Amino acid sequence: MSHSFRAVDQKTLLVVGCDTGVGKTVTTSALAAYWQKYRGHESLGLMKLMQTGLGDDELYQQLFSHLTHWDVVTPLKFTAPLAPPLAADQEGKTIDLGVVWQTLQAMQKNHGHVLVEALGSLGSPVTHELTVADIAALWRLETILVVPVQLGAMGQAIAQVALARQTKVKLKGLVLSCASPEAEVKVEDWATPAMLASFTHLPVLGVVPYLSDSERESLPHLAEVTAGFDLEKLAYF
Ligand SMILES: Nc1ncnc2c1ncn2[C@@H]1O[C@H](COP(=O)(O)OP(=O)(O)OP(=O)(O)O)[C@@H](O)[C@H]1O
Ligand SMILES: C[C@H](N)[C@@H](CCCCCC(=O)O)NC(=O)O
Ligand SMILES: [Mg+2]
Repeated sequence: MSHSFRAVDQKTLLVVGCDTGVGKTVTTSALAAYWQKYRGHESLGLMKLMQTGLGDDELYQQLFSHLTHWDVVTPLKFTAPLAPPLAADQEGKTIDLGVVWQTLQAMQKNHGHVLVEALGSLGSPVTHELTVADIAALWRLETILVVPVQLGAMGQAIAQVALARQTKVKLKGLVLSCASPEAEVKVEDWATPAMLASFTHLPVLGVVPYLSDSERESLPHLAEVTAGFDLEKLAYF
């Protein structure tokens, strides 16, 4: 009798960005909303790696905490909206990565899929020794990079990808994010998909259009954003 052991098919996707404030939370919310709409029967672990200041965890709780079979967790939170080691220093604390790792492991154990939002950019310090890129590589997380549609975005993206390659981050693709109505019509000028793909050797998985405040808090709207994504390129989906 053949024993076919199904490999433990843990799928964790890390969402990073070219900078803070570029659309990581909007993109992560859209991916989570897509999951809820099209694969709602499957539970999801949704995690903000750690948070400084306010905003992300609060939005995730508002949007998803009613889904009782999901876990929506931010393991570490600090008050000052700064790089985590600085925010922790201000509170006389250190960054306990073990807590973050244990939360991620529990999520991977309890859910077939886990979605993690990082913070800042790939170069942002998570502790006094490690950056977001270091963590992504150490924990071997499949990662996507959110690129803001603005002049200069290509330089930022190419630099972030260079850091990812150097750190051996498993970068799977780029997501373009339009934080202003103007950005939507400037994608070809400011974040030229063909140029980004050729310089980074990564696929552009999709474009997050400009969303009004209410649309950014509407699960149906957010799910539709991801429906247009080229998700086949992500083993995750
Ligand atoms: N697609 C979008 N449509 C409209 N506004 C957007 C969009 N993406 C980003 N924004 C605006 O930019 C702000 C920052 O976006 P978001 O919170 O997703 O960035 P972030 O990369 O997660 O930031 P952080 O580093 O703080 O986690 C949003 O609060 C919103 O005002
Ligand atoms: C305050 C910001 N929103 C963000 C922290 C950004 C730190 C950036 C540090 C740097 O790269 O210089 N925190 C967070 O996403 O939880
Ligand atoms: Mg965010």
